[in-house]
Amino acid sequence: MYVRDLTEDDLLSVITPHLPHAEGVIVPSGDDCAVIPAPDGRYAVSTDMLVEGHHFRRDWSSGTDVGWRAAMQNLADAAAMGAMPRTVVVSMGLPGNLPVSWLEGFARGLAEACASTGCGVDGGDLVASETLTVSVTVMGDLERREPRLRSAARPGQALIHCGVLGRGCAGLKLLERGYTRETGVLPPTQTGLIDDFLRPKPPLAQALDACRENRIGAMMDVSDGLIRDARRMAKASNVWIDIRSSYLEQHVEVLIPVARRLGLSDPWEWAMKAVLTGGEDHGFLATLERPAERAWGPHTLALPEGFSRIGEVREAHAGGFITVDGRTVEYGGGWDHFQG
Ligand SMILES: Nc1ncnc2c1ncn2[C@@H]1O[C@H](COP(=O)(O)OP(=O)(O)O)[C@@H](O)[C@H]1O
Ligand SMILES: Cc1ncc(C[n+]2csc(CCOP(=O)(O)OP(=O)(O)O)c2C)c(N)n1
Ligand SMILES: [Mg+2]
Repeated sequence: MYVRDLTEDDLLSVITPHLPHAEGVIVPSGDDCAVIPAPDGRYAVSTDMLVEGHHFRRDWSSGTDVGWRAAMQNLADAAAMGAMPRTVVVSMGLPGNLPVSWLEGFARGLAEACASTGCGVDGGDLVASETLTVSVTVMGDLERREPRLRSAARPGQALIHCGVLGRGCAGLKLLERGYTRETGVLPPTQTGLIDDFLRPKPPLAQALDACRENRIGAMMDVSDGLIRDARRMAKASNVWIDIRSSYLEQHVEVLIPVARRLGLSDPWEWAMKAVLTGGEDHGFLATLERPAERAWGPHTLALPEGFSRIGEVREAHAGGFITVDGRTVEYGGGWDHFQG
């Protein structure tokens, strides 16, 4: 059965039984708006789209994968602000030849990802469209904390990160070369990379716990690649961010067997580049206040659970916002929808 065989109301009745509600929902989905309590008096709001062919391919991703990813990338934006995701609304443009089973899988993936943090799915919209498109908007509860801004990095703070780097990029490369999670050709360490690309797993709870500790300066989620996103933080904060490549080794090492499998001439260089510029990992980049006694060498700085140190924040100087080991990086790096 395909989308074109059902009415909009029929399609909604395929989706809605799977969806969780926000805690304390006042008016659930089904009326002109849902009404949700805002205990803090403020919401952190963010929206992101996924477009078939640009963000996912149906021969690579199941409906459940796309639902999961659509939710997770928004939940990560809320957590990156220090906000607990409370609810999302989901709009979809559906081609008539989309199997209804895909849509039901999508609803399950969405629900699974949201339920992992107790977030509801409390509304949305369905329209017919030539291109399969998904747009998710999240509302996050700041729980009386100050929002964690990109502009709050200060010289002297440590640059820290929680989550994976380069795994999504490596998974994408494997898919592009025709490998899948199922073929049985890849060892589990490498199918794990494909799985991380198809279903990103941002460490939401660790990011939120770090915000509760109150030592975080700036924070953002890394969706377009470490260098590109760190540059956004450096610009917003008017600081120089220096990334130390030796702190990234654990991320680089796991990618080297992939580079070998792909037959690349310099596996280390490719793996490091994937770590520095690969997008869609949805880890959290943050800066950490330096303790008063200045005891903050790599072994003495107490980091929030799950975070590791990857560099430092310095006073801005002309021309250089992002460096790796003190050197400017030649490539811009990172994902851009509008540049090849
Ligand atoms: N069409 C738009 N209208 C208004 N603001 C936008 C639009 N597109 C993006 N923005 C804003 O620009 C900023 C950067 O967007 P983006 O790079 O997509 O952020 P993220 O990586 O967190 O999703 C965000 O604050 C976003 O809300
Ligand atoms: C079919 C396919 N090709 C390429 C990619 C790689 N890709 C698409 S968007 C993107 C970056 C993140 O997406 P964006 O829409 O910029 O998210 P945002 O920064 O707004 O959160 C990457 C690495 C993909 N996910 N799927
Ligand atoms: Mg965006």
